[in-house]
Amino acid sequence: MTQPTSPLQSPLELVNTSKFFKGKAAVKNVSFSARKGEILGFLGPNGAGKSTSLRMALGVISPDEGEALLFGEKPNLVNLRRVGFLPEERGLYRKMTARAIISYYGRLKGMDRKASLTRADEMLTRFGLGDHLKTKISDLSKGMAQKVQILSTLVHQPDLIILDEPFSGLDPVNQQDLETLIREEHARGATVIFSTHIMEQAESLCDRLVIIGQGEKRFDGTIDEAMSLIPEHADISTEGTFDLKAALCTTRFQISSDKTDELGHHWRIDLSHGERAQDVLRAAIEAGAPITSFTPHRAKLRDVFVSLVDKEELCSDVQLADKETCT
Ligand SMILES: Nc1ncnc2c1ncn2[C@@H]1O[C@H](COP(=O)(O)OP(=O)(O)OP(=O)(O)O)[C@@H](O)[C@H]1O
Repeated sequence: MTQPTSPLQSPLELVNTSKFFKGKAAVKNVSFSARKGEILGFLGPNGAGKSTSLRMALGVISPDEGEALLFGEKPNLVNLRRVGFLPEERGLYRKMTARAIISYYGRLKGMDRKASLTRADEMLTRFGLGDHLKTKISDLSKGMAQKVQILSTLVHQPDLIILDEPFSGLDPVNQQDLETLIREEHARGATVIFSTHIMEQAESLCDRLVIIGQGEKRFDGTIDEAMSLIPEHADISTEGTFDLKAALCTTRFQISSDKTDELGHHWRIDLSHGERAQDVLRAAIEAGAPITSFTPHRAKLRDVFVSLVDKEELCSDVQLADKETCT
């Protein structure tokens, strides 16, 4: 079902979109686009406007301002066939069997019955539900039913996959299965966008992130760019009476704190944006420091997320060129 598109055409684009409910903005002037073939994480705290943004992107609701484009056009019956969407609200026909429901979704997206059933059986078997091809949804566990719903989203091998909170409700084994599934879809050439509160999944899966808070975009960039918003620090321990502070005084690195115990002298160096802990290590070695241990501390995505969404007055569109003004 993969259809040719211009390499430059974004599968999904929100342009200055806003949505108001009862006069209150759920999404405020948000713009972002997914690049063809990437895995894009869409992060934000509860109520930030993620589902509203995704619903606008798919034409489920209309933006009050701005526009949403799918493969360069407003959502329509043709381009929506190229999309697989897992909504946040789960729901399947409880009396249908797992294979029948996946096949049904496939046929809604233009597959013929035989092909959709074959694909349903393959997918269910591949993802651990081979013993439940003919089990009714009502007789599956909640997590199993969620897996069936995720597979229903993917049955027609869509060009664009949008998963709203796909990991919630899955146990760690099934989360791992879903990660594998997302990677396989990505390898097939699909563009994947998923929202999540689970930072580890975003960190391990995504090429890029869009983070929103209080309906506004707070960040749009790669994982590395996100990590660089919070500076690293390094801990170095030295033996004897070596004075690392004095040794580094001619370099750009400053000792932030130090202490001595029976194991030696321990130094902490806070780094500026863009400086890497490895560079401090190199400088310390060049200064002849008798190093007994070196520990680089890189920010976790969780720290970056909290720092971005916690700030009341954070600039609404963190451009990486001027990120220092936003941290
Ligand atoms: N149909 C609606 N009617 C009224 N308010 C709504 C509606 N849909 C969303 N909202 C409000 O819009 C805001 C954003 O909601 P949205 O569901 O987009 O957030 P979210 O980021 O997906 O949150 P969560 O992570 O909790 O699912 C919330 O304040 C919510 O109450």
